[in-house]
Amino acid sequence: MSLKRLRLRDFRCFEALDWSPGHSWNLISGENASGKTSLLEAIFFLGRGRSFRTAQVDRMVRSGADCFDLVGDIQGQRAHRLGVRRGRGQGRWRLDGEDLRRMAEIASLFPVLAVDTGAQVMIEGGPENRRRFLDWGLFHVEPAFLPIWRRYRQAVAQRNGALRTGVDDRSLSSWDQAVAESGEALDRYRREQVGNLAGQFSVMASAGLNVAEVGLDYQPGWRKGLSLAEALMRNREADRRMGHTLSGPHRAELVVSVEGRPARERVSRGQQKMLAAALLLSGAALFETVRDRGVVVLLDDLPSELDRDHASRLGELLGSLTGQIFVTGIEGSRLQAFAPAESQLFHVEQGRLRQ
Ligand SMILES: Nc1ncnc2c1ncn2[C@@H]1O[C@H](COP(=O)(O)OP(=O)(O)OP(=O)(O)O)[C@@H](O)[C@H]1O
Repeated sequence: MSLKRLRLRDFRCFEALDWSPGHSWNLISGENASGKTSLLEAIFFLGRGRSFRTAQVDRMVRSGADCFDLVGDIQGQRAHRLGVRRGRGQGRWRLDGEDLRRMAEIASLFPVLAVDTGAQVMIEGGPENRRRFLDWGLFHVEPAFLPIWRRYRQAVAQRNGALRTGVDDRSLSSWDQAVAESGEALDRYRREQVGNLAGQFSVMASAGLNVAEVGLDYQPGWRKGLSLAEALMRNREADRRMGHTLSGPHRAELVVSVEGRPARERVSRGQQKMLAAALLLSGAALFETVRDRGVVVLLDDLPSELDRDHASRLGELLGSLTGQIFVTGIEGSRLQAFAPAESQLFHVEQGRLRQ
């Protein structure tokens, strides 16, 4: 899987750009505010339909313009042209010349992972970051996962609505059943995913941090020893008081530990970044094993925040993957020291790119 050509119009500081990156490592150097992160953001947006740094689409539209256009030529088992126009009142996705309705179709064509400057939220941030990561992996490796995830989300929303209108216990039971059935199925997928990730994560994280014991543990989001149906039944009164469902996979947690203690209590900021990168890259490695193709990995300004030793360890972890890689940094020489010799080097200056 690789991005062969990327065209941008009115995206952030780029008025127009036509870029053909290399199929393996791409190093993008440039001073502060030159547009490095914006390039990665554009690639991420094509794969995920959202940015990794803002929820507001308007912020990505170049000042003074009404909308932005992104067009990506991607090469997987087949070649595809993916296009999006977003902005004031505009929202249109195209795949090979046809209009597209569902983002899920695109996401499965162009899998992309970002290790951005805020990546340590994967370790120090709330559990929703880690749940989202688990679900991203499942979405790509397990075709039955997305319908179950949607069914569960809908069942919880409906049960929450019922709780707020004060329905009686009998009526609530039918919502309990819908939540429990889809929730237990979701839980089984997530446990299996954590089991599959754990080995690779432990190898990558131990190598990245040079520590012996790194663990990954899944807590399902309801009390141990109970089925989800039992937990929902027992918590009804609390749920009614709060007006929403307090048990279920939407409350699950993925605990990352180092030498037996939760990572966020145990490691430094730089180490948190390494752990976050190892977690994300273990997801990419699992994807490669199951789908037999690579993930596009975006690494924003990370080497500059790590010392030489940690940066070279991270380079080795990335080198174990087969997908296309984009790394940004201020100094080209530092990037080149971190990456293989055959990498392609690009330089950005005020919204312009040169090789
Ligand atoms: N909607 C927009 N319209 C025009 N310019 C924008 C828009 N959004 C951001 N910019 C500008 O684009 C420039 C590039 O920002 P970007 O974050 O990509 O830089 P960067 O090279 O990653 O910088 P750093 O090294 O400091 O992280 C900045 O000057 C920013 O102010």
